[in-house]
Amino acid sequence: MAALAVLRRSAPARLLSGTLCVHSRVLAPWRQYQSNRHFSNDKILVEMDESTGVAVMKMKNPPVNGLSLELLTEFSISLEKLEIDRGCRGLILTSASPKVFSAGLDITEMCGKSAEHYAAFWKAVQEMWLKLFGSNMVTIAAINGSSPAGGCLMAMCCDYRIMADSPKYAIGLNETQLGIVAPFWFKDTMTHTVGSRVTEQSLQLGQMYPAPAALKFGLVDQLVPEDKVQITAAAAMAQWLSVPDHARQITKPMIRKPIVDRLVKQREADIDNFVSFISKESIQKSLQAYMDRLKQKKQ
Ligand SMILES: CCCCCCCCC/C=C/C(=O)SCCNC(=O)CCNC(=O)[C@H](O)C(C)(C)COP(=O)(O)OP(=O)(O)OC[C@H]1O[C@@H](n2cnc3c(N)ncnc32)[C@H](O)[C@@H]1OP(=O)(O)O
Repeated sequence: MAALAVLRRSAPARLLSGTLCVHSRVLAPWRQYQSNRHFSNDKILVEMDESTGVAVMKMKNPPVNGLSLELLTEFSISLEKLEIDRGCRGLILTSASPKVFSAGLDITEMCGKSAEHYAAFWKAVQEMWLKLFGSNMVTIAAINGSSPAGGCLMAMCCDYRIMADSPKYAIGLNETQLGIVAPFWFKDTMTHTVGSRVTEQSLQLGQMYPAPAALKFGLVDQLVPEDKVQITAAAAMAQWLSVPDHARQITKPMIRKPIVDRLVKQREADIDNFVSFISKESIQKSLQAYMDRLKQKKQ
């Protein structure tokens, strides 16, 4: 993977750009007004602070940040932009919607659609994972609400997880509860985060963990009051960024590259497997029944 293979943020390059930045601030005060850059698509909002080299990326797909094909595509494009931006060293991933980080994959993308649609959707899910799990940047998840399934996957892809301290908010890979199965790379990501035993049990039961329980076994790293999630993420980021980039960037893929390579080697087969699984009538019925239950919950 390009992001893992190339160490683009070498220390000398960073030092150089830092120096230029300082000089330009002294020589040209107008540049201060440019120290925060924004770019946004329909579903993704990015705020880049050039003085710290940290980008905050907010998912904004109300009401629950379902990971639709559109959101996933915008996510991967935005992440790629940041990845090649030499001024960007860290990414904080969070939600623009209160109470939900992400409800995971948008189930409507997996119901009643064509095989071509399922293949395009799954490719976009893979792409999101490859880019985020394999990112060269420091990645921190600021989990400001519930985070089931694909939402949990995104959080686990990050280097560090800070979650709002409330038993109302839960996180986990609950796929089996929907009658579907977390693919091997979801499983690999969870094993990487919390180890085999917890993963085995969690995946079979499709277990969702309230924030305090998730902290106990390391599914998240830190709990803070809801209104402190962002500021704590910024403080944690400063600590991670105090390590020289080149050393951290050589260390990260030592652990992650073999996991990334497993999917890269069998990407097409994984898409075929998803399409044939999700197209089964019994699976479609399970998903439909789950959506009906979600809607009934309100009545
Ligand atoms: C072999 C291997 C091969 C491969 C096999 C296949 C592998 C697939 C891997 C799948 C990974 C996944 O991520 S599957 C996705 C799993 N996700 C989930 O189970 C999350 C379900 N959602 C929730 O639990 C809750 O909505 C939660 C997120 C906590 C927020 O609760 P709230 O009370 O705030 O909101 P709700 O009232 O429930 O929801 C608001 C509206 O959003 C809808 N909604 C909620 N979640 C949704 C979702 N994920 N997709 C679409 N729509 C969703 C609801 O139906 C409501 O619609 P209206 O009534 O119309 O307003």
